[in-house]
Amino acid sequence: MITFKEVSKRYKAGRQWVEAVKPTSLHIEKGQIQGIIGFSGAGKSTLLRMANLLETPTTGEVHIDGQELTGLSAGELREARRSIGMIFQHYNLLSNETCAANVEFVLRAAGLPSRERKRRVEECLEIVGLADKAKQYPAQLSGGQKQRVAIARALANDPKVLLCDEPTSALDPVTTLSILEFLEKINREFQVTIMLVTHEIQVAKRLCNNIAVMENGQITEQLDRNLPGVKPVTPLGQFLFDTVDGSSSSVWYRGEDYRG
Ligand SMILES: Nc1ncnc2c1ncn2[C@@H]1O[C@H](COP(=O)(O)OP(=O)(O)OP(=O)(O)O)[C@@H](O)[C@H]1O
Repeated sequence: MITFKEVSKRYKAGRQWVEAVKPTSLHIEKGQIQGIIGFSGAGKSTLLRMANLLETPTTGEVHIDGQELTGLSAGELREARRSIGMIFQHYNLLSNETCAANVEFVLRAAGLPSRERKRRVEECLEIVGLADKAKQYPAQLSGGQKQRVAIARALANDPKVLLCDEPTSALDPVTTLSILEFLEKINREFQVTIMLVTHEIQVAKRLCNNIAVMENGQITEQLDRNLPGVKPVTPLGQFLFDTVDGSSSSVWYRGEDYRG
């Protein structure tokens, strides 16, 4: 569903070049929840933002559902982006618009007629349990509620893919759990493929089927919940398995002890 083929990103910072992402390949199957974890500056957000070309790769190709985004014209890319929702750490809602108007905004941009827009806004706010907040403004909501509005907005165009950039990093643990439950529900009920960047190991572990560890602009390790007996090699990969419940290998490696 999402394929990065040897993508890289270089930025000019003053006189120097920063290699935010070195040539990197990653394939995410339809219906997966793919986590990207790593320390600050590892290149996680840059890789994620290349999935919908918010960042244009310096080299390489990005394919979504068989379509090469990197080869599209501006108009074709706009169209393709409708099937790619995105949510951010700080929600990115329009503060002077109501929750309903925030969701309607993307439907208007997609050219949906008024009556259908209203129906879809109601549907999406219903999915995230905020139908009663339609007329409220973001400032009147809690952080978790704001993120749920952002999820409703990301779902409005019925996306195949949802990109999540640190979606719970500004939230307390209980609210985090509720947002993760919504993301799980969206993945399960609407078969939306999710790519999620986080530095919160518990979040990756709770939600993801696959986790890629990034360091220094490269994927150094890929861990798969369904592949038993694979021993994590990077310190971060090992940490992922050693934290949270103390005996967590079985959570990922069903019945197999990766320590051997
Ligand atoms: N627009 C930019 N111009 C210059 N350098 C950039 C730009 N965006 C990112 N970088 C650099 O690229 C590297 C990777 O950044 P990126 O934000 O992708 O990392 P990250 O793993 O998501 O980090 P964090 O968890 O702190 O958000 C960093 O060294 C960063 O400073």
